[in-house]
This record gives sequence, C-alpha cells and structure tokens, in this order.
Amino acid sequence: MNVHIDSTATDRVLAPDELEAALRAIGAERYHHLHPFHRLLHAGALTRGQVQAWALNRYYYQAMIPIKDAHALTKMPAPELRREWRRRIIDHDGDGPGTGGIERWLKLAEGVGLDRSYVQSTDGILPGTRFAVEAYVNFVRDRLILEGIASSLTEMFSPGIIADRVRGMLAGYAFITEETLAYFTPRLTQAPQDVDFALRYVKAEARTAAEQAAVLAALRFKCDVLWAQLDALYLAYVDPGLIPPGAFVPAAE
Ligand SMILES: O=C(O)c1cc(C(=O)O)c2c(n1)C(=O)C(=O)c1cc(C(=O)O)[nH]c1-2
Repeated sequence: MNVHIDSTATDRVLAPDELEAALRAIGAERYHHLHPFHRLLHAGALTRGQVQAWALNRYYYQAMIPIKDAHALTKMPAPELRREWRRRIIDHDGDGPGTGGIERWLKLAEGVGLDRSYVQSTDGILPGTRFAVEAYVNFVRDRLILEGIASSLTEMFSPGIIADRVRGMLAGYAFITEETLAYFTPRLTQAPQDVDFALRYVKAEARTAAEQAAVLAALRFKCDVLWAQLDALYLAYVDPGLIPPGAFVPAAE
C-alpha cells in the first residue's frame, strides 16, 4: 500500500518536535471536543434518551477498537512493538470475564438505563456510526502501520475532554453517578501511556516529507471518524431528529 501524499504538505522535512506541533494543531482545530453534540452532552443539556443514544452508539466504537488493534498487530514485525500494542487489546477486552473497557462501557450503558443484550447486539446503532467506525478499522487494516499508529493519536487530546465530560455529566444529570462513568477513570492513565509510545514511534519513523504528510493525514482522518459519529447522533437525536429506520428510539420523557 502506498503512502498517501497530502496536497497541503510542504516538501520540507519537519523536525520531530515540529511534527508533534503540527499534530497538536490538528487536534486543536478538529478534535471532537468542539462538536456541538459533546457541548450539549457535557453541559447537562440532553434528555436521558439522548444520553442513551450516545452510550448505545459509542459502544460500537468501544467494541471495534480491539479489532482495529488486532489489525495493527498483524503489521508489527517486532516483539517489542507487539508487546506494547497487545496491552491495548487487554485494556479493552480485559484478562477475564467481567473485566476490561468493553465491560465497563456496558456498565455505563446499563447505568443510563439500556438493556445490555440490546447494546451488545448493536441492532439499534445509527448507520453513520457503523460506517464511521468501520472506516477506522478498515483504515488500520489497509494502510501502513505508520498511518495506523498515527491514527490512534487523537488520544493525545482525550484526557482533557474526558475530565470535562465526567465533571459536566455528574453535575448535569441526576441519573448519572460516578459509578456509571467508571469507564473513564482508567482511560486517564491508559491514554497518556498509549500516546507516549505512539507519538515516539511516529516522531522517529516518519522521516520523509511524504511519510510526515501521511501521518498528518491519518490524524485528520481519525478526527473525521470521531466527528462523523457525533454528526450522526446530532442529526438523529437533536436536530432535526431524523431517526433512521431500525435505529434506537428513546422512550417518551
Ligand atoms: O472519550 C473520548 O473522547 C475518547 C476518545 C478517543 C479517541 O480520541 O479516539 C478514544 C477513547 N475515548 C477511548 O476511550 C479509547 O479507548 C480509545 C481508543 C482509541 C484508539 O484510537 O485506539 N481512541 C480512543
């Protein structure tokens, strides 16, 4: 698979710290903390049904992350790379029944009043969620490992939004407790650990202008994956409220 050259790239090779600054600038401009759906969610401005729609749809992202990471593993020739990356799969899948991020997300979904088996079926998710999440999995499957690792770097920006979310949701919704949001607590340490490795890898391995352009494009793509999921939620459950056939319909409140 070829490296994809971004039309906005310059020919100049960036110093590693310049590359990091360019990655951070993408987050400042495009990360999903800026999306109107998140602003409403974190401000306590949504109904319980809208919060349920968010939890239900985001489950699909959570459930597919280890599949995405398993694709990444198949492209890693070195044991030390795989050792680092397989930790991510364990973070999400756990190392036994009842453990791991996916299980904690199911608890969050149950905590907001959803049925666990309905969530696991993914029957009620939006088409936009499905297509965006699958685009991420396919991206990591089909592109270079450098691009796959770079696409995980949205996690550079997640501790900030997670802290805002937990604070805002606890303050804004009577039906949310700290226990409901327990998913997010370990993410505050896991995400920086993930990023530490991925950022070092990308800064060391993206040596040509074309590789650096591919890394920047991968992060923009991933911001789009996250943004598109929130667009789908906003359109279906906020404004204009176009719920696609077969998707989750909140109970009247
Ligand atoms: O709550 C968030 O806003 C948020 C964002 C992201 C992200 O930036 O992709 C991830 C997560 N959470 C998360 O919990 C998570 O496990 C995760 C894995 C990945 C990835 O790309 O491998 N991103 C994220």
